[in-house]
Amino acid sequence: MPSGWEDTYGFGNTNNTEISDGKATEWSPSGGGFGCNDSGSNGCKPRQRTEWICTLSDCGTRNFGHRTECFKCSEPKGDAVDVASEFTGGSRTRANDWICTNSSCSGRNFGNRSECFKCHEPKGDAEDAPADLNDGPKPRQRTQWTCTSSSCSAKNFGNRTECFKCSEPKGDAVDVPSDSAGASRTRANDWICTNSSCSVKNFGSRTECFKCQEPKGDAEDAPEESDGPKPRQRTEWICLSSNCGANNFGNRTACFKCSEPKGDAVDVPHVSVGGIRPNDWICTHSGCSARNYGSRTECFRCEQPRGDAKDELGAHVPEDKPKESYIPPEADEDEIFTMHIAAGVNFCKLNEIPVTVIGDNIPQPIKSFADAGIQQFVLDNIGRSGYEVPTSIQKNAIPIVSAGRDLMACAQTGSGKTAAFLIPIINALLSDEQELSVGRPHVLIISPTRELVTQIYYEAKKFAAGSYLKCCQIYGGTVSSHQSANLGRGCHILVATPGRLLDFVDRSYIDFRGIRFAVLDEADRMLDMGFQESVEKIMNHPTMVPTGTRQTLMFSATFAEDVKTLAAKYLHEYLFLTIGVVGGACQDVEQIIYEVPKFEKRDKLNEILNAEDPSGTIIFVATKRTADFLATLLSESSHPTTSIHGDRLQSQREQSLRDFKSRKMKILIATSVAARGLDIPNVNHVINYDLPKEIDDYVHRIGRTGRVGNKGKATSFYEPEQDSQIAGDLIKILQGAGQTVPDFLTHSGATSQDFGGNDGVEELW
Ligand SMILES: Nc1ncnc2c1ncn2[C@@H]1O[C@H](COP(=O)(O)OP(=O)(O)OP(=O)(O)O)[C@@H](O)[C@H]1O
Repeated sequence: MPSGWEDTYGFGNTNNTEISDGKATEWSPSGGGFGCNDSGSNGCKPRQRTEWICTLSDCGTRNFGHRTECFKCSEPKGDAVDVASEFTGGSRTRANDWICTNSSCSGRNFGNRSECFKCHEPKGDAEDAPADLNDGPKPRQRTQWTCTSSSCSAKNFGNRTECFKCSEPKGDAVDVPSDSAGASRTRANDWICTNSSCSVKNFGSRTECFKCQEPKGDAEDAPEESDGPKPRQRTEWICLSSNCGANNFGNRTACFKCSEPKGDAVDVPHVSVGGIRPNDWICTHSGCSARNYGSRTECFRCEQPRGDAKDELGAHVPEDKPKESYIPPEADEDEIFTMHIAAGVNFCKLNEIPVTVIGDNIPQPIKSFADAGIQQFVLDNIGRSGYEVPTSIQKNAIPIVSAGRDLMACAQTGSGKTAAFLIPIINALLSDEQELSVGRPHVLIISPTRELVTQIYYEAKKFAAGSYLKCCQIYGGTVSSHQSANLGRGCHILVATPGRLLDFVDRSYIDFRGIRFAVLDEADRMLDMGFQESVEKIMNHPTMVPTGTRQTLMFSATFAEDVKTLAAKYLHEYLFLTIGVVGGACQDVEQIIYEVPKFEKRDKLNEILNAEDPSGTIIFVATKRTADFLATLLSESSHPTTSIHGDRLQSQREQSLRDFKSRKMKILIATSVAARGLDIPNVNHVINYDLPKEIDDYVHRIGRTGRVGNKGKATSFYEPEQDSQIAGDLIKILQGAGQTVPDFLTHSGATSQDFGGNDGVEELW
């Protein structure tokens, strides 16, 4: 027998089944036993028990008098009044009921509850509901305050110190009588977060935004009684590009969105939400691009260091920009042997390209690596690298270098020039062991970019693997003490960028007394403006072994005539080796040129990227700013994109290359810093969003695809106003590689006779 039931008559009742609705048959002490609630002809007695009505307005269920809580909704009986069982019911209010003051709840609660049974809002100062109130929430008779966070605005009890919903402190939000409709209110010192993607209202005492953690900075107070952020009292101008029309901050000189110059756009006073503070900077970490307040040293969102991110308004970061202490990770030996591009279908065709060698006593080319008198374990390393037969440049350059000759060599991009000088050098060092003194490398290889230094360094380690030869790399953007410590452990082969190298020479960490081989990779670039002075200093350094005693080797895919003349002074009785045409583009690269006006480039790019899987696409642009802009834009679309340019931290540059190589990022946006030498597998497509100014740059850029016999594709946007000076050279390059010359180029007024960027090509074609 259930508890609460009494078997007065000793029937041992088992039929007094659960009363599901408070009306079923039950035992009645006064009614003389069990009965039913049918008072009709069958003789059942009317209900004579006490009962109470659940006072929860949504429930109202009738309960036995002895129940302490409602059998249906579990609301405590509280002081619901017992009534005779013939009471026909009706919703009743208990004397101490209170109505939840959370306006989106308003549940009726029993008086002894301290928080709402429904939404857990504290009772606070909710007043008792009137005893005769049946349904509906009791009018609020308390004080309350409205959360001043504009994205919240919840009503709060007067005694709360912070918003029950968003935890924003009450601050000086004003208590108002509870019958207020509760509009959003502004506290006297509220400020609006100036991060334009946030813009929430913050209490005046906060030093950073409660929502996005952006520092208050110089955010202004929000106007009182205003719901939204304070109107901006700045001037601004509208981008005149019809495709854009973005609002720009008054002191911008170019549109933040499409880079269109401000031109004669007129400054107008403007009221808008959000906005750009004068010292804001945009995070350059790919995939983030959050706007940050100027005083931050790292991005509030992704926590990447600010690095050398420029001020959003175009002002440059002061000179004391943060530097990073970056030590590049070192790849292990197994990994090094995976770092190459597998030969493609047209590999054999590379051998059909005509070879020219100018000079005296030309050594015979080799037919195979085994022909070259190379030591077995170097041969093993060559095999382990996946090389079966030498490429044309290797067939010709290896015997020249092995014969002790100086060499200027020109062969198309991706034809294996690196191995063409490294293999004979390593073989020579191993064949004629000389004592190694610390800080006196035997081989110096200089290259224009940091990433290329690393690439050559690993190639050298690869062919020297298993030998006693030590390879080192030094380049900027990294911790120099780490590099000098490596040098201190001995160095046969040193690969370096000129700047860091000279720094080490100045500090007497290095001298050139031991140099047997000096190599300029991308030699025409090294002898061009920017590097020329440094190369001069290195080659003419008092400790440098003189021309004729050392061996000097220069390699590139392009050699302008004036560079050839300049180079000659560092060479001794050299041979000039050419595979194919000096400065010619790789024939395995399909070249497509579209005429695209400046403001249609973005649409054209989207069209191309959406037409097929863009995995393995490098997009070259003219400026670092465009690189950041495009990387941000594409990252926001469905294409994971990263970028590499000179304003990024070295760690970021290398990470972006790793991400691109591993396919974590499908697209790499790059300035010309990545135009030369980089050997990245599976680059399917190179897009020149902006054409370079020099045709040689074009040749190197498109040479990132279609390497070592693989097919590649290069698409370029030709912008008539900008690119007319390259048109003639472009026609020549297209013709030389058997590509279609588009009509607009032919009609641009340029002819292949205008080919001015590379006299050497003119001469040999
Ligand atoms: N004999 C060979 N057989 C197969 N693959 C080779 C051979 N020689 C070089 N390679 C591979 O070809 C790719 C291109 O070589 P490398 O980077 O030396 O070209 P490059 O001529 O220096 O190009 P760039 O002008 O762009 O600097 C590399 O992945 C390299 O490992």
